[in-house]
Amino acid sequence: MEGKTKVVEAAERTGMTETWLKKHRLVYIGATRHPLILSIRDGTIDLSSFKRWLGQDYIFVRAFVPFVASVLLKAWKESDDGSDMEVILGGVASLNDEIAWFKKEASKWGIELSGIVPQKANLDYCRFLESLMSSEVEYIVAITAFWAIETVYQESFAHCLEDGSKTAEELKDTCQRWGNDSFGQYCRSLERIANRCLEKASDDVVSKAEVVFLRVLEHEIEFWNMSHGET
Ligand SMILES: Cc1ncc(CN)c(N)n1
Repeated sequence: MEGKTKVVEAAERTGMTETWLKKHRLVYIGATRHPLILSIRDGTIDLSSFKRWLGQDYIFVRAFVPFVASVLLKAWKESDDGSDMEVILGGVASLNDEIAWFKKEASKWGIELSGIVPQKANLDYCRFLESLMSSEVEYIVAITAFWAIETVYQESFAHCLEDGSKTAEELKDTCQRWGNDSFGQYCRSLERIANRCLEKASDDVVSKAEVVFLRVLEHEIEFWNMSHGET
C-alpha cells in the first residue's frame, strides 16, 4: 500500500513546472508580458529604456555565466543522467555568443559598457544567483532556477516576433536572440530535466524549488522595471 501511494505521488508530480506555471500564472505573466516587452511588440518603445535594459543585462549576463557553471558542476556531481551536462554545456556556449552579441549591440547603440553602473535590482538579482551557487543548494533547485531564467526571456522575446507584432526592424535582432525556435527547444530541454528531477525529489526539495522559481519571476519583473530608470 505504501509503495502504491509513492507511485501515485510520483505520477502527480509529472509536469511539476506546468503545475507551477498555472498556479503562479499572474506573476509569470508579469515577468513575460512586462510593459517594456509590450512596448517593443507594439512599436512604442522609448529607446532610452531599451538602452538602459541593454547595459544592465550585459552586467547580469556576466554574473549569469558563473551561475551556469555552478549548475554544470552540480549536474556532474548529482545528476542521474549524463545528457544533462550536454544541455547545460550548450547553455554555456550560448552565453559565450550572448556576451559577444552584447558588445556588438552596445556599439551599434553607442553604449559604453565599461561605464555602466549596476542598479539595485540588478545587484539584488546577481546576489540571488550567487546564493544559488553554494554547494548546499541542490542540483534540482539550481536547474529549476536556470530553466525559469532562460524561459522568461524566451517567452518574452518570442512574443515580440509573433504575427501581428509591430516590433521595429532595429530591435528584431534582440528579439531573435532569445525568441528563436532553437532557444525555445533548449528551454524545453531544461524544463524536461527539471521535471525529471522534480519527480524523484523529496517534498522538501520540491518546495524549495518552487520558492526559487517564484523568486526568479519576481527578480525578472524588478529587472524589467529598471528600464523605467527609477531604480
Ligand atoms: C535578466 C535576464 N534574464 C534572463 C536572461 C537570459 N539569459 C538574461 N539575459 N537576462
